[in-house]
Amino acid sequence: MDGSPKLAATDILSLHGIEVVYPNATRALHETTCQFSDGELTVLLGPSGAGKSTLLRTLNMLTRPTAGTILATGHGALKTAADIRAHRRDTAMIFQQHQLIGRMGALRNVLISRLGRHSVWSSMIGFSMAERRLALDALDRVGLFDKALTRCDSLSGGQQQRVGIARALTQEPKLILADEPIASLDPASSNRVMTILRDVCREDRIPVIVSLHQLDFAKAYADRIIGLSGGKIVFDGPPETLSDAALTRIYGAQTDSST
Ligand SMILES: Nc1ncnc2c1ncn2[C@@H]1O[C@H](COP(=O)(O)OP(=O)(O)OP(=O)(O)O)[C@@H](O)[C@H]1O
Repeated sequence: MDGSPKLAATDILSLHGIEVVYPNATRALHETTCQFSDGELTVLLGPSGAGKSTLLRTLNMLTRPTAGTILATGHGALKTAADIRAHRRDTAMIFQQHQLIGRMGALRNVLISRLGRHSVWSSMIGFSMAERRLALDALDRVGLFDKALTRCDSLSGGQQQRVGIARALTQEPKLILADEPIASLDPASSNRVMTILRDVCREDRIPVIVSLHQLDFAKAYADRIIGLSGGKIVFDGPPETLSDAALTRIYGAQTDSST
């Protein structure tokens, strides 16, 4: 038997000894080993600069690790450009600022997620009926079927984030990453977005990994919390085991629930 890391049957993604050192010599992620499984909503929690975005972006290789191995289901160790491309096609990303095209309607924005599955030739022909139906179903799922033809710049922040989720779903992903998806939303919209993400995770059996600043939302929605501090995982467990001592490891001495 060789000693190279293997993906367990229940894991979608597995990190082994991953490190990230940026070109300016900032060590943003120290040697990190962790796994992500089906149907689990994981929240990455930590103060500013802890390494949440770096870890999240490493999961789809938007940031390339400087050491270690990432194994992804169906694609093995992500060593070749083709494997990385295939893994990215299977990984949907939801951003804080939505990254929507404001002058385009919600449906068209959602359909953009299908482009990764088109050849140059087929993208000139346009989207199939099946793809349009998939996009409309996704808009329906996030409660925005009736806004399909509305320009995104006339939707509220919460509605725009839900279009972002519909776009992610239309990609038919095996993994969803969300980088501070509720950072600029009011509490009601934040709850709606987190509820949708949790439902997708459970119903579609997709791992959803979300970076958050809000401890109360993390406790309310996460199945698992990964606490980061100084580029290291200092807590990894279900929210009910997040003790005061663990919070001190994550945030240092001054912790309050709005951190
Ligand atoms: N492109 C980059 N080049 C150099 N250093 C970077 C880069 N991106 C992030 N860093 C540094 O890496 C460390 C981790 O940053 P990261 O953005 O991952 O933290 P974070 O926990 O997501 O922070 P925030 O909550 O403020 O978004 C910080 O010291 C940051 O300054």
